[in-house]
Amino acid sequence: MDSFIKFTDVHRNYSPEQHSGVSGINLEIKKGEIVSIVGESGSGKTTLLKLIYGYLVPQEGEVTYLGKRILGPAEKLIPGHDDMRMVTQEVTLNLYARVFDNISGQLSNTDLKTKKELTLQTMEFLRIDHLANKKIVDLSGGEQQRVAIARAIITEPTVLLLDEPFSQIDTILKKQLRDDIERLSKFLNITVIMVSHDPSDALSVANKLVIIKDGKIVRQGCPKEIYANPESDYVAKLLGKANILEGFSFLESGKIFAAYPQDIKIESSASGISVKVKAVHFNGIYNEITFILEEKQLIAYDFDFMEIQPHTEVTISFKKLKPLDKLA
Ligand SMILES: Nc1ncnc2c1ncn2[C@@H]1O[C@H](COP(=O)(O)OP(=O)(O)OP(=O)(O)O)[C@@H](O)[C@H]1O
Repeated sequence: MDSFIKFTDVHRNYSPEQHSGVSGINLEIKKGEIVSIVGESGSGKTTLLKLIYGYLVPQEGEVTYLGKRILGPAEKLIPGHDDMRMVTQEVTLNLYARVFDNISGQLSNTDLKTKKELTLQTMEFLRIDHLANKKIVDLSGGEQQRVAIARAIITEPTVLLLDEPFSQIDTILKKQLRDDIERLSKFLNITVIMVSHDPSDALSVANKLVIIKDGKIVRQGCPKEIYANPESDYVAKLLGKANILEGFSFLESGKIFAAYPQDIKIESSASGISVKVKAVHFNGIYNEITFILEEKQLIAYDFDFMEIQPHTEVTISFKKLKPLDKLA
C-alpha cells in the first residue's frame, strides 16, 4: 500500500551559496496522525509544510501523497494540493465581510441550501456559530484563527497544514485550539500537520513529533518517548528547557546529562549539593530559581514556593538525569 505522505531524500535550498531550506529529509506521515514539526527559528519548519502543500518543489528527491508526486506551483493553475488546505499566520480573510460569508464563500458549485447547511455545521463544529453575523474586523485574533480553520475544513480536505497556530493566542484559547485539533482528527479524520516553535504546544496535542535543526530532521517519533529520552542537548533544551550537565565534579568524566528544571529538587536538609542562588522569579505556578553550581548557571522550578532568597546557599539533588549521546 502507498504511504500517505512520504519524503524521500528531499533537498530544497533557497540559495546555493548559503545554508538555507532543508536537506536529506526522509519522513513518512500516516493518515489521521497529528504531526508537530518543531525546531528553532529558521530551522526549516515552514519549508517542510510548503513542500507538502506544493508551494515548493524539491531540487532533489521527492514528496508524494498517496504514492503520487506532489506538483509544484509551476505545474498547477492554482498552487497548493487540491486535497489539502494550509492556514498561515497572515490573515487571508475578507475583513469587512461577515464570518458566515467568509466561510460559505469557499464553496463554489454548491446550491444555496447545502451551502448554508455546511457552513452552519462547520461553524458549530468550531464553536463559532454565535459569531456568524459579525465582521472579521470585529473579532479577536483567536476568533479570526477559528474562522480561518473553518474556511479550510469546509472544503473537506484530507490534510490540514497549520503554520504556528498557537503563536498569537492566550492560554485559554490554546486549550480550545488543542481540543479543536483533536476533534478534527478524531471526527473528521483530517491529518493535521502543524509547525510550532513552542514545543509545549506540540507535546500536548501531537501524536508524532518531528524535530528539525539546520534543515535536517534530528529526531522523529512519539512525543512522550522523545521527551523522556531526548538523546541530544538540542532536543532536551528545545522540549524541556533542560540544563545540560557536563564536566561537573560529581559526574563521571566524559558523560553528558540533561536535567529538566522540574527534576532538580531543592532540599531543606543539609544533604545534597550546595549551590548559590542567583535569582528567584515568580511564574504563577512555580518559582524559577537560577543558581550557580561550579561556576555554571542552572535553572530549577520550585513548585512548593519555598522561602528561597537570592544570594543565599541551598542544597539540591537531581531526581532524574537523562544521559545524552551527543552535543549537537
Ligand atoms: N524565500 C526564501 N528565500 C531565501 N531564504 C529563505 C526563504 N524562505 C526561507 N528561507 C531561509 O530558509 C531557512 C528555513 O526557513 P523556514 O521559513 O523554513 O524556517 P522556520 O523554521 O519555519 O523559521 P521560523 O520559525 O522563523 O518561521 C531559513 O534560514 C530562512 O531564512
